[in-house]
Amino acid sequence: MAILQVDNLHFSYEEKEVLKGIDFTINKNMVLGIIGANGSGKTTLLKNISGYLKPAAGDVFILGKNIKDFTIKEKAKYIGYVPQDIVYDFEFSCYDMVMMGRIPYLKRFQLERKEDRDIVRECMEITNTWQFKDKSIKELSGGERQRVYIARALAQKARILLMDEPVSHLDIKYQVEILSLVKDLSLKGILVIVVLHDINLASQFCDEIFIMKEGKIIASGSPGNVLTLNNIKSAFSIDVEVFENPITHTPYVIPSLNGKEQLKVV
Ligand SMILES: Nc1ncnc2c1ncn2[C@@H]1O[C@H](COP(=O)(O)OP(=O)(O)OP(=O)(O)O)[C@@H](O)[C@H]1O
Repeated sequence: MAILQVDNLHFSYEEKEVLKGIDFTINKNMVLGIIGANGSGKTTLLKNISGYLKPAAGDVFILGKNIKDFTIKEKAKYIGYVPQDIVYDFEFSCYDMVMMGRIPYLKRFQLERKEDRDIVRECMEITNTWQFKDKSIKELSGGERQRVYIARALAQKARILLMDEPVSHLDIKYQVEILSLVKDLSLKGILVIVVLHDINLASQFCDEIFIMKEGKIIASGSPGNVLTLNNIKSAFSIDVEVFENPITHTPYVIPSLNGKEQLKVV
């Protein structure tokens, strides 16, 4: 049975159609990267998969069950969502924020159990956020906060993890640490779908990549098959050079100057 199946998905914000017939099936755990130009529909696709937005047409199935038929608690056990950076206007401690990931596992009014505290601690340790446990989420930098959101999603122990630009605020060390963690999670039985702006990080860490353009998936497959001159030009309207990353042997993409003179700073 497919882990995730998306059939003919369409979505519009009022008049504007943003997803124009998305179809794919994922049968194995992996890190799937979604790349594409600003406004191509990446976040909207994640929000439709998570059930947060309701498609105008089409369906999303998780392990054979239509997302429409999940209760909110059930959905949270199957899908963890790491949003783009949000600054909440309330004073939750980071510990409480991560503990929220355990709510789907607690009965109404039930206090957290030792098992929940252990999971929260473990998830905060692996994201290197235990040091912030007593701090308010508002006091953290964008990158630190992002790691707390990742810890919360991990505490949910979800089958599918959706991440919307999870490393865009992180410095290079944490980018690599978080994406390595993500890779590790996929090997331990989680399907991770991650929107990335950095094509080279996507190439380095993702098993497969979707390229989106104007609400459609225009290319899908391994980084080597997808990150071609033509696909990148089509999606981003830019000429690039594609080399081989000497460590991962996946494509390494740099913008081509295309005959343009470099700006001279004097
Ligand atoms: N709440 C909204 N109401 C109306 N239009 C929206 C809303 N959210 C997004 N859009 C529009 O839908 C289109 C797709 O947006 P989306 O955020 O899915 O793109 P994206 O590929 O994730 O972009 P980015 O790379 O800039 O984050 C854009 O044109 C955007 O302006």
